[in-house]
Amino acid sequence: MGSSQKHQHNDTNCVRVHGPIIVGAGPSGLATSACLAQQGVPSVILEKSDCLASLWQHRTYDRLKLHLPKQFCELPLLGFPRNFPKYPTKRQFVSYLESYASHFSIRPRFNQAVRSAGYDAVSGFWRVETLDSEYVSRWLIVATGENAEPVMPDIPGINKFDGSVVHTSSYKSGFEFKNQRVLVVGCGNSGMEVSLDLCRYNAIPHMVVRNTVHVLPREMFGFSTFGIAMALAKWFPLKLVDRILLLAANFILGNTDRTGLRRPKTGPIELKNVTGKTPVLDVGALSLIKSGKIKVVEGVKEITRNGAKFVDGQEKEIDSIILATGYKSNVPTWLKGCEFFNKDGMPRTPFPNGWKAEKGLYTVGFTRRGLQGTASDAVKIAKDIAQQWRLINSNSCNSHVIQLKET
Ligand SMILES: Cc1cc2nc3c(=O)[nH]c(=O)nc-3n(C[C@H](O)[C@H](O)[C@H](O)COP(=O)(O)OP(=O)(O)OC[C@H]3O[C@@H](n4cnc5c(N)ncnc54)[C@H](O)[C@@H]3O)c2cc1C
Ligand SMILES: NC(=O)C1=CN([C@@H]2O[C@H](COP(=O)(O)OP(=O)(O)OC[C@H]3O[C@@H](n4cnc5c(N)ncnc54)[C@H](OP(=O)(O)O)[C@@H]3O)[C@@H](O)[C@H]2O)C=CC1
Ligand SMILES: O=C(O)C(=O)Cc1c[nH]c2ccccc12
Repeated sequence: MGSSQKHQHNDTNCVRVHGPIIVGAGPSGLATSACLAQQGVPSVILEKSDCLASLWQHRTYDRLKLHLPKQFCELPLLGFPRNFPKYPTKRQFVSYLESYASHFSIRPRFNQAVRSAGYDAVSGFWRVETLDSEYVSRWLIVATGENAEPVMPDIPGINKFDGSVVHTSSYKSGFEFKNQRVLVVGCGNSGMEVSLDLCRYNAIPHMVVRNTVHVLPREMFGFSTFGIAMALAKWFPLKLVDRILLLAANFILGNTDRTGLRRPKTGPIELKNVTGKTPVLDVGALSLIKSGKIKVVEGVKEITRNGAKFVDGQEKEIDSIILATGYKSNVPTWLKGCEFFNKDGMPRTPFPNGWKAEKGLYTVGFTRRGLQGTASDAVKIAKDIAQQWRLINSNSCNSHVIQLKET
């Protein structure tokens, strides 16, 4: 979709895009393109991978399900099919995204990794470069996500380790780890769910918990914990919401401190909003921790050829390491000369105002509020650009013939 004009410059295609350029064909890029289309604005999506939602298709494990109920994970304008379960599987989620794209006739340009993008003050346009093309537009929408690259921590000695070391983004199932002692570094949702999956293949996970962590049941008294939190937050201050959640969580799960999972001082929802740290929504790992099948270990001091030394002085032999150490944005690697993003590639302006930068630059999906944040950004961006689009197209009939600077 999207209208564009092509020129050839040496080996580089020069493409003038009428409408915004969107970088990334994940849920955020698709949602924004759909909302723009609904307002009559064409767009071009550049995607580095060979498919849409590559995070979900290529970089998540087989058993993954959404852990928020489906009504909190829908994109704008088109909901999930009625027959989907409350917590759709990743395959169902991907099939939803595929039908979403086809419903709005969204055809991303695949294998177009954006290597650099910058604002050209002379022409007033954004120039976006991929390996073989340069795309030019008045608007640039960053939709590359908070999970663009794996965080690979520099653990002393890890290069000496004889066994395999993988990040959760390349973990598919415990099948390859049958009967192994596995060190799982990290205890966020990925660390917990991978440890759970490993147990199902008779592996012995040792999960590193170096810090505090909030574990909440996915559901309380038949209602999703996230839904309860959202409902309470409409009426009460966050601190009170957190106190209610923790009271119920302690009642349902017991005191998690005893299992080595100490809770942070700040409550789960406040912590998520302030730091972005997601509470663990338990889907079964906690009971395996209690029964000793998942072993909780202290921070790692050093990795040896065949094991790990921990900060409490213990030492353990291990066969493989899985890094469940989270993800980071990649915006600083390709977006040049832009103060709007901090060094971690996140907007400096906090939610709910981080969607709009300056000079036609927008961001979608950097709210640390999952797919709900994506939906909220996408709607606002489309409205904002559509207003400008109508103005430009009603004011001047020659808006499409702006001279591009020769490169
Ligand atoms: C395991 C896991 C489970 C999750 N589960 C949930 C959940 O249940 N509910 C929820 O609300 N959220 C969940 N999230 C949060 C997740 O961030 C969102 O679900 C969603 O994927 C965000 O969409 P996005 O489009 O912003 O980013 P992504 O899905 O990461 O999409 C970004 C796209 O940009 C592309 N890209 C990156 N860099 C470039 C570049 N330089 N040039 C071109 N293209 C590029 C990528 O290939 C990718 O296709 C989960 C995250 C993870 C990791
Ligand atoms: N079913 C679902 O819907 C799932 C959703 N997700 C989502 O995906 C996103 C990413 O989750 P996840 O991959 O778990 O990442 P997170 O960033 O949430 O967690 C990373 C974990 O790694 C730890 N860590 C980082 N570096 C080190 C280190 N050097 N040594 C020891 N521990 C370290 C962190 O500890 P510390 O706190 O001390 O820094 C933290 O426990 C989240 O939003 C999550 O909710 C993930 C899996 C499943
Ligand atoms: O960001 C994520 O990974 C999510 O799963 C979605 C999410 C957004 N806000 C939350 C608060 C508590 C638990 C999960 C989420």
